[in-house]
Amino acid sequence: MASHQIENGSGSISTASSTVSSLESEKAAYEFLAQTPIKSTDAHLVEFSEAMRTVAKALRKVAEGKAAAQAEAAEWKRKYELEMTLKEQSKIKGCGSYISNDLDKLASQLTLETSASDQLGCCGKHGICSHEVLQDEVPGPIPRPNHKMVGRKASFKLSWGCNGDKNGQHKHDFVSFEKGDITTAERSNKQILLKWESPAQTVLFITKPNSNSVRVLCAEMIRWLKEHRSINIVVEPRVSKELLTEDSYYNFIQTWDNDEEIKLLHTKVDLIVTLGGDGTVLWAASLFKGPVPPVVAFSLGSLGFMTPFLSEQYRECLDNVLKGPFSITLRNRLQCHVIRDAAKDELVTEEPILVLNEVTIDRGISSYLTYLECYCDSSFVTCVQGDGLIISTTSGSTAYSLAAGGSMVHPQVPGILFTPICPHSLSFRPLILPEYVTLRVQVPYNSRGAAWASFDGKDRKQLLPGDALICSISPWPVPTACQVDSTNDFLRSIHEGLHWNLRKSQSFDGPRD
Ligand SMILES: NC(=O)c1ccc[n+]([C@@H]2O[C@H](COP(=O)([O-])OP(=O)(O)OC[C@H]3O[C@@H](n4cnc5c(N)ncnc54)[C@H](O)[C@@H]3O)[C@@H](O)[C@H]2O)c1
Ligand SMILES: Nc1ncnc2c1ncn2[C@@H]1O[C@H](COP(=O)(O)OP(=O)(O)OP(=O)(O)O)[C@@H](O)[C@H]1O
Repeated sequence: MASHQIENGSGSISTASSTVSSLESEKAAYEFLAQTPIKSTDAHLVEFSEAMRTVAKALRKVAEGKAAAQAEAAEWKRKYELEMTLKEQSKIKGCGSYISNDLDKLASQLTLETSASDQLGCCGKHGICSHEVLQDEVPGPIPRPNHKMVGRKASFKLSWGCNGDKNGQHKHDFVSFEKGDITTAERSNKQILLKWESPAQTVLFITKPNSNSVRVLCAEMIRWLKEHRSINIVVEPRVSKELLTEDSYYNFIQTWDNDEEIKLLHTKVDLIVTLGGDGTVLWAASLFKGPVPPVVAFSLGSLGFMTPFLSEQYRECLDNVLKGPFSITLRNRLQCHVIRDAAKDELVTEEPILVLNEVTIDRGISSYLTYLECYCDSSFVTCVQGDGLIISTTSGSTAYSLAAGGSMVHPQVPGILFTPICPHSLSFRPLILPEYVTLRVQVPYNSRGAAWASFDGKDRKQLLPGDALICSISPWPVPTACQVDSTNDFLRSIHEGLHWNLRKSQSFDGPRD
């Protein structure tokens, strides 16, 4: 039933009043029948009274249905409010609810220092807008939970190149309000630069499995980094085994044994190098449920939207990145919670999942249409009836969402894409919503089948009628190193990867006006 009518402000009044009026109409129909004695010979009256009874029954059904929808909507509203309260509480704590106690402890060992330029004014002496600098509170090695992993992490500074205004003070608010006139301030150059404040010491390699060329290149790059830059190397357990089987030279590499150590990786690793395609970047991001170190992605796949670096030029590229400063793209991720109807009395049910591309809710193997009710904050968006829905980041806009007819969006645009998959409707166009909203996709109780959610194309989870998925932008983006800058890299990948708007040029030898 359309529970949105109840959550939708004025809709709730109309739904409630129409339930009352259905009941009154039913009563009136029965009263009319009681007051009108009918003889068996009055054929037309018999027929009319039958029709009245049918109408009364139908009205009763409508009233019951609406009452059920009201109850269902009230229950969802309660769950949603619980979820929002929890989200607020996590915000106050300063990190997402998924950050484990270990990470909380770790966070308390780190301090967010205000940069020198912040003390001078936002832009600093050189017209560079500096932001937070993450540094160890006490110099020296941080305690090592495991001897296999290295300790200290390099600190760095992010800066936004900007022109500054007359006072040397850059306004972050785009909209200003002077003498009652609303104006938008000059946009700064939003390209973000990462500058090391202490040398990067530890590099994590994430590599595509089952590829000989990747294995060979990985071994070569590790050797080069160790011998030329004295870098500590961390690899996945699979890669560690492969390298050690190949040559005992690689004894210095480090790895992890369990998930607890993965949770602490971000405190040790200065840089992530990926060797593979976009899937390898997605895999690398999925290992980090909180902050992600900068990613340098080398292209060893076929498409490579998020892998701008050529593997043949790895020496030059790694030299530049380790020296810094270098441009990065801050890629937003979506934080997705599945809320089970069966666990409605609990606040947190399942661990949230972070996606870099998208979460897809589809019909899986069911041959029924997916029926999904969608809300944006507390407003009803629409009911999706079709193969499914893609909720995508702007980085994911060139992946599945594009195939389903969504727009391609520059990864630095702050938005969430809402793209239906094969909607059974002539007028269902994809939407782009602002990045600050929370989306809720609910499988209603009267849905004919279950739906399936998948996260960056992996980890399928069944959503039964009554279950819901809640998505919002995660506070932990994935910083990826750019080859040139965000815009140049994005345009190059849509030209080279998708042959966007490739068309033969018109000739000049035709007829002229
Ligand atoms: N019909 C479709 O286009 C379709 C269907 C299912 C999944 N996918 C995409 O595949 C992704 C998973 O990627 P995978 O490599 O693990 O699986 P995969 O090996 O099946 O590759 C999917 C393809 O999507 C490309 N891709 C992935 N992320 C991209 C991005 N952000 N921009 C442009 N292209 C991108 C990859 O390069 C690859 O060519 C999912 O997140 C989803 O976006 C697309
Ligand atoms: N380190 C990893 N561990 C496990 N699986 C991985 C890892 N890296 C990548 N994968 C998986 O391997 C698959 C292929 O990876 P990837 O997309 O990077 O290569 P590709 O298919 O050759 O590239 P392209 O899609 O551009 O042709 C993906 O499904 C990805 O999730």
